[in-house]
Amino acid sequence: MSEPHVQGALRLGTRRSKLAMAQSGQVADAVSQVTGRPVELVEITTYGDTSREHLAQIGGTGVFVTALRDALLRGEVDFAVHSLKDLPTAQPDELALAAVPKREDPRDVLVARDGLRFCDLPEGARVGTGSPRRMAQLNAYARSHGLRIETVPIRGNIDTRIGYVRNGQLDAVVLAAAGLSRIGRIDEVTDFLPVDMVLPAPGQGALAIECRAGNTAEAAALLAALSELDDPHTRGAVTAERSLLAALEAGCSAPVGALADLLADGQIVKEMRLRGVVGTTDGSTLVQLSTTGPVPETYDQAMALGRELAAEMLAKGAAGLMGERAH
Ligand SMILES: NCc1[nH]cc(CCC(=O)O)c1CC(=O)O
Repeated sequence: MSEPHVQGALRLGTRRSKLAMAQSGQVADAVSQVTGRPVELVEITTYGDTSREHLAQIGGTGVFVTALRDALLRGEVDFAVHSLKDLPTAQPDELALAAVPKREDPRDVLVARDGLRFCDLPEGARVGTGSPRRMAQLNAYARSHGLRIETVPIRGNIDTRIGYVRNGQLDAVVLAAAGLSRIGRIDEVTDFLPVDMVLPAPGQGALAIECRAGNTAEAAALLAALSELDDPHTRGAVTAERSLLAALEAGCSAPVGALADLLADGQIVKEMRLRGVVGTTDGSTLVQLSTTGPVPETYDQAMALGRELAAEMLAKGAAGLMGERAH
C-alpha cells in the first residue's frame, strides 16, 4: 500500500455528482490550508451512481461508499469525503474516520411548485421521495393533520429530483437542506420541515473524511492533519445518532430518523438530547422517542446514549416496523 508522498499532491477520492464535487472541493481547500499541500480530486464511480434501482431495493448500505473505500485501500487515493448519512455504521479496521467537520442545517426541506408549503399542498398532492424514513414521517404527519398526500418513490441526483417539480410530474420533492445549500440551490426551498415533523437521517448534513489507518509515520501525519478539520460537537452528536442506527440493526435505507442536540439553560449547556423515530412507510405506525443524558465527554458515552434510546425503541416494537431490509 503506497502512502502519500510528503511533498506531492494529496489525492482526494470523490464521486462525480455535483453535490459530491461541491463538498469535496470545499474539503480540498480546507485540507490544503492545514497541510500546505495541493489536493487533487480523483473521480470515482460508485454502484449507487450507476444502478437505476431504488435504494430501498439495493439495500442502501454502502452503495455510494464502497468504491471510494476500495480506492483508499488500494492506495489509489489518500483520503475520501463522504456524506456521513451514506456511510455504513461499521468502520473497517484498515480505515480511519479522520474528521467530521461542523455540520450544516440537518433538516429536510420541501421544494414545491408555486412556493407551496407542506400544509398548503392540495388534496392528493404527489410528493416525491425515495426515502422510507421521509415517507413514514410525512405520511404520519399527513394522517394526523387530515391532509391527503401521495408519496411517490423517486431517485436520482438533486437536479433530477427538482426537475420532476419543474416539469410538472410532481407537486413537490423532499430533499436535505445541506445538499441544496452545498450546490447553491437553497433559494428554491419552499418549506423547511421542522425536525419534530420529520427527523433527519442519522448524520444528515455532516461530512465524513476518511483515510487509511496505516501504522506508518506518513499515515499518522495525514490522519493528524485531517483531524484538525474535526468538530467535536458535531462528532459527538453524529456518534450518538449512528449508535442508535447500529443498535437498531438498521441500514441507511431503513425508515430511521435520529438527531442529537444540546439542551441549554441560558448560556449553560446542560444535556445532550437524542431523538429517534422509526415507522412504517404508510405512516400508520411511528415509534418516536427521546432521551437525554449528560453532555458526552467521550465517544463511548455518546454511543451509550444511542444504545439506550435504541433499547427503549425496541421495547416499544421498533424492530417490527423496519421491514426485512433492516439489516
Ligand atoms: N442519499 C443521498 C444524499 N446523501 C447526502 C445528501 C444530502 C447532504 C447531506 O445530508 O449531508 C443526499 C441528498 C438528499 O438526501 O437530499
